[in-house]
Amino acid sequence: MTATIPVTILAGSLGAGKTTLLNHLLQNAGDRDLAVLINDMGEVNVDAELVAEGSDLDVDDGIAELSNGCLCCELQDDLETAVVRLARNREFDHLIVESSGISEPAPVARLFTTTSRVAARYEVDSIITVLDTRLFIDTFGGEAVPERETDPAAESDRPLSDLLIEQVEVADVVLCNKADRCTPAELAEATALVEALQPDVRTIQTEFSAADPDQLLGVDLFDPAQLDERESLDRVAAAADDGQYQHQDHNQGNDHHHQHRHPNDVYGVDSFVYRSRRPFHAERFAAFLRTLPESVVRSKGTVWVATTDMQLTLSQAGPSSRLTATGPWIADLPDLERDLYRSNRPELEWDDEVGDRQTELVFIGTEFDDGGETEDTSTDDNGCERETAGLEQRLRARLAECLVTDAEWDQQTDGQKTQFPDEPGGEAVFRTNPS
Ligand SMILES: Nc1nc2c(ncn2[C@@H]2O[C@H](COP(=O)(O)OP(=O)(O)OP(=O)(O)O)[C@@H](O)[C@H]2O)c(=O)[nH]1
Repeated sequence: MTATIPVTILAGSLGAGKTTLLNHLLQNAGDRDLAVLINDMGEVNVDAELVAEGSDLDVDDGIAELSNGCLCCELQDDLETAVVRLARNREFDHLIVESSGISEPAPVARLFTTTSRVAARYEVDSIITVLDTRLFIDTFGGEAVPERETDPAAESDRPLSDLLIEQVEVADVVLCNKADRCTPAELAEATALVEALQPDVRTIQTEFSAADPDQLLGVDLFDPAQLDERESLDRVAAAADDGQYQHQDHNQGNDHHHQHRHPNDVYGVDSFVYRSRRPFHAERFAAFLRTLPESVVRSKGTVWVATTDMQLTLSQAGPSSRLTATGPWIADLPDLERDLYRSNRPELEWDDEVGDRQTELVFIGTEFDDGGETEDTSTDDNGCERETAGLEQRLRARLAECLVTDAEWDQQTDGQKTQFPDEPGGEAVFRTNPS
């Protein structure tokens, strides 16, 4: 009989520090041979690309990516195929699954305990929840035990704060991350609140998810019986709540009658991708970042700013937007180097005019489509004003205003000093101004 491969499931709110933890574990793996599976919420899997850039692994060779869907719902068949393929392509001794920031971890763990082809090869080692401790304290500070606003069985309109509670309750380990953004008293309070929700949990305080891998991997803390117990409690609550417990799982044929709701429906979370082959004006884009509405919970991806020849990566979580310069655009390299790079990477998207320079950002948030409740107007192609609904349109319009105009594009702005980083590895952080 072949030994099973341990699986660590990473959970945690949007932008809590899961990818940061994944990178930290990959860089400090020691003798462990790790493989990773990354589920991102948007249509573009930003996390998989960033992890591939920062490690020896490649997408499809050590990294499997599942985008634009919920790992525990529609991507279930893909998960099965992906983990089986991972094991075929490469030998490894531990699998780490990063679930998207709006996943409930329990159904993801359930896939590894019930889906026959997967369960035969894998065994869950632990569920690790990465906490944005700042956000956790801002949400629950001052309470004895964090309380949900809605019933776990509610079908929709649940606040994301309820998901925070669920992600802690099923965790075997909680990283109280972003410790640098809390006082020692707040950290102590957060730890106590976590333990009030999940008394058996192991808590570790971290900055930039820098925990000792020995405390996280190969710990054998997951107890499937606890998961069963929780699920049966939820079912009882659901039945009491008039029996309307949402869509049936697609995993028919399994003994386990798994019931599950799509988290993005339940929590009203949506995403869209913004792309442009024209650069942003530095000051207008900086102003955009400083005035992001609160309902944009998370945004990330690649940014092209006119004043620098550096490719920038944006990672915004709540009020903080971090921009990192990853290196020059390939289009800015000397001819020989550029051609060599391109011939080695035939998959690199290339535009005849601007090469690889582009902005590609995923925005994740609530109230993206407010169903027309917001009075707003825009001008259509015929120059007529029309009503538009939702935050997505407004954000798209504001981003379009940040793009350089034709006249600005013709001006030589390279090397002009702005707040954006212009050296490889350089960083800048922008914070939203409460208005
Ligand atoms: N100040 C501070 N920032 C942090 C810390 N850990 C992570 N970050 C930053 O928070 C942002 C989000 O981190 P990620 O690791 O991408 O978060 P994530 O949980 O993978 O995000 P999603 O996959 O989108 O849910 C990045 O800009 C990180 O650099 C920390 O301990 N302190």
